[in-house]
Amino acid sequence: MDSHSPSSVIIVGAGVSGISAAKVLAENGIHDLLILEASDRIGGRIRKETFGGVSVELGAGWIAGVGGKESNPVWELAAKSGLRTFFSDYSNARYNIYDRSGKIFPSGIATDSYQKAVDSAIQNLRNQEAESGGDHSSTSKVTEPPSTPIELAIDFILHDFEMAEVEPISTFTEFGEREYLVADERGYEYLLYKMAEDFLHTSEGRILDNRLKLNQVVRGIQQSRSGVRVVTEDGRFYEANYVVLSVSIGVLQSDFISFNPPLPRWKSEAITKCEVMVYTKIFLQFPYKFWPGCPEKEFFIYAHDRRGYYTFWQVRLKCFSILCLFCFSPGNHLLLFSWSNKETLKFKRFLFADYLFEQSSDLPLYDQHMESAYPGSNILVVTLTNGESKRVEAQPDTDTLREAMVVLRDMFGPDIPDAIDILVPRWWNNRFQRGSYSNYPIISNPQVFYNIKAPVGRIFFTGEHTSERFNGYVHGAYLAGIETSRAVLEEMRKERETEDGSQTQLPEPLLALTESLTMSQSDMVSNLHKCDIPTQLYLSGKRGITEAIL
Ligand SMILES: Cc1cc2nc3c(=O)[nH]c(=O)nc-3n(C[C@H](O)[C@H](O)[C@H](O)COP(=O)(O)OP(=O)(O)OC[C@H]3O[C@@H](n4cnc5c(N)ncnc54)[C@H](O)[C@@H]3O)c2cc1C
Repeated sequence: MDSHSPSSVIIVGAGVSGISAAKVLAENGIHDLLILEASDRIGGRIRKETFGGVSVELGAGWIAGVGGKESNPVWELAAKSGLRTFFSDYSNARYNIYDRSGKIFPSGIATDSYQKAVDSAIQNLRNQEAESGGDHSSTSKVTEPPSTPIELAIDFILHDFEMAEVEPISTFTEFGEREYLVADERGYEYLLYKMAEDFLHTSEGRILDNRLKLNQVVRGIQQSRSGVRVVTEDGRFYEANYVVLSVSIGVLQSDFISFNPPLPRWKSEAITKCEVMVYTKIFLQFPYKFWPGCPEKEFFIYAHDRRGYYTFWQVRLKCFSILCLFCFSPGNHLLLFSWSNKETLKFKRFLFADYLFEQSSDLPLYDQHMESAYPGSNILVVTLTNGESKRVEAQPDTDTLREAMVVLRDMFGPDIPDAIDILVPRWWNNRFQRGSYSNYPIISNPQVFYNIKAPVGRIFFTGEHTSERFNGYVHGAYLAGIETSRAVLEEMRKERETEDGSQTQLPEPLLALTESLTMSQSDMVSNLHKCDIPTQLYLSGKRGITEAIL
């Protein structure tokens, strides 16, 4: 085993939460930190690739929540970094729904199917609410599942592109209603490099600081009363006083990292309860454009008898200006439920029916400023989710290409050209991701969230899934990193105080004790808001890890 001198804090993961956590620590005088990143790059779920001659964002694409009273910190970073962004203007969005023979559904049928899906979603929510309140009788009604291809397509868009969020939706109430697409050749990830520049040595856009260690796959975290030892796949180990663990909820669920002592039951059970969404944008490049394109149509829907089967298609001709209408659930809010009055559920913000099922082609679909965003790249994007994402990830790209071409020929006829290239991101099969983002059930016990976020001894948890108000978003991850670092700094301060008054040495808090940890609901909520992490969860000890558990 190779070893390194101990650090104050090790941050596992160099996504946005890991980098923001490290930055706050450095700004507060913690310079002996170490960032261990499994992959060969920083950014995590913010990731660009060059495809068809342009930069495409495989992960996060939008800055959501802009233009409100409070400023979105990620928007501020983007402005400071000069990141190229475009306003996503949904005001004139239109698109068609095709059946398998290429016919466009009349708007009346589509609207009826939409209404049915909305009614059923509302009823399901009412049922869930009634059940969670212990009422199994009065409001509970069985809803009819979608059955026809068009119903399945709309149901897919309703539920898989959007997870219903409970109002108030913090991102939009706190930061504003607008969303901006990042369309910068340097990628969204450029923001992370700009952040890193503030505390790591960089040169010509590259991080040259040995406190960032790439290709360091963490497989074990061992802690004792006095420190933490982090063991990597290549047999190295690193020691520190604290660990900030920023890996995704999917990685935590996969048991890829072992803990010694094992995580207490309250923690591991909570981790299993958070759902993980898989969301896959597949990019296809063609020799020329054959689809109805800008400005008439920027996206189209395919209704198949298999739910979610290559349903949602987007044109990436000049930009993604409107595709985000359905693209990403936390950031796009076509179907957000208003929940403020428990008697009345209504869809908020976007009236689906106003946008959908439009057969006319005389309205501009995108901001004219976007014309110059990219030269015509003849790229189509089809979005798959969950089961379909996993299926496609497991097969060779040539099979996916073949399936996609059959679907496109169903819609546009046999004479369209073959795609010349395909890019299939694999968020699920990537052992450092295991999914795209966390999805807390609309009605869930807040204790689950609290337990996912709470530290265990010297191990602090961060990442988008630990952001109470903004989970699933880039700004959620960014703010979580800051909040977690502050909690670590506070713990360090307490530890210093304890060392100074060593007579009042704290007894070692028992990890086992945390097994039975429960808090009252009111304590829990106030702790969530204040980020006041309960002190009994901490181990106090001296710097160094002489007592590390091996
Ligand atoms: C397809 C897709 C679309 C999205 N669209 C949007 C959007 O439009 N707008 C928006 O705001 N958000 C969007 N998101 C969500 C956003 O990308 C995430 O919320 C955010 O980037 C998560 O950051 P993080 O730091 O919490 O986690 P991550 O970015 O996952 O960072 C964790 C890091 O830990 C590393 N790691 C994992 N395991 C180990 C290990 N064992 N050892 C060492 N390192 C490890 C990983 O490699 C990774 O770099 C999208 C996500 C996806 C996947």
